[in-house]
Amino acid sequence: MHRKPMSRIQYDLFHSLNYMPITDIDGPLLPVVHDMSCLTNPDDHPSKRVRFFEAHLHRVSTAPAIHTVSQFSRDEIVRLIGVDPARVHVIPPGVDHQCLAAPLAGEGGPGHHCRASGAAGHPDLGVGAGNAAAARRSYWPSDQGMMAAAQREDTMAQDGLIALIAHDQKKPDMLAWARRHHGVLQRLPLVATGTTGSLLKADMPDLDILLMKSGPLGGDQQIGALIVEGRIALLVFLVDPLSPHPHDVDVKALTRLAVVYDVPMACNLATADRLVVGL
Ligand SMILES: O=C(CO)COP(=O)(O)O
Repeated sequence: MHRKPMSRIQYDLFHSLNYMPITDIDGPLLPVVHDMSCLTNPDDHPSKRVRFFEAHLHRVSTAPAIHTVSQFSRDEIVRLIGVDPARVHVIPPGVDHQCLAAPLAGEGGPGHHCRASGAAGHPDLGVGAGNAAAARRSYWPSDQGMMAAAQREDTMAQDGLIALIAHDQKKPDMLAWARRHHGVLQRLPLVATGTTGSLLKADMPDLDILLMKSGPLGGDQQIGALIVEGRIALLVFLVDPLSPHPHDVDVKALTRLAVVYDVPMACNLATADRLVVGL
């Protein structure tokens, strides 16, 4: 049977199934994204799939609408890609009504998986968003990847500050980076050294930034102390390697603590762009 290549067909709307945004079609795309596990749990997938997913993410983020299958996935899509929640539509897949009727937590059996995809905050299931992490834990008791993701989220919920610091020559880069990832940053608690934070706040007043002292007056050390207390989820420190700094010892102390406490740390834009995807 002869089939016309998809790219040559004129579509009014292309409803792309199962993560597969066809890149060379004309017309609007409605991608279906079941979950974001390629980003949250890349180790659970073949690397080829992860690379494919990352390479096509921009087609998803720029689509006029996104179809997903559960409130949990919708929250992840909004959080990770930073799209307007109004563009992400939950259409649950077919679910056996017996699954919905069964008790929620702790048991396996036939309803186990189909309830799992909708359980996190789905109103029909009576599970509030606040219980989402606990619900996920009870649904995938043997899935270490999911457990780790749920634990990471719990930690983020407790505090999970994103620390932002830029040396003077790098402040324009920091502003450009924050504008680029504004959708993600506006949902997260931020902390910044004095001047970096003030500039960010002036440019994007909706950001929730805890301001420390200016770097040379001890701001780096204050952020170092937050690392020691386990309150920093990510450190973005855009370092200027070409200028001398009077407080160089503080800078070294801060980066050392990030290493000691295994805090994800980006010292340049390329790394910062990649790490923000995991937030
Ligand atoms: O000097 C800095 C980091 O070492 C940055 O501090 P400011 O954001 O206060 O300029």
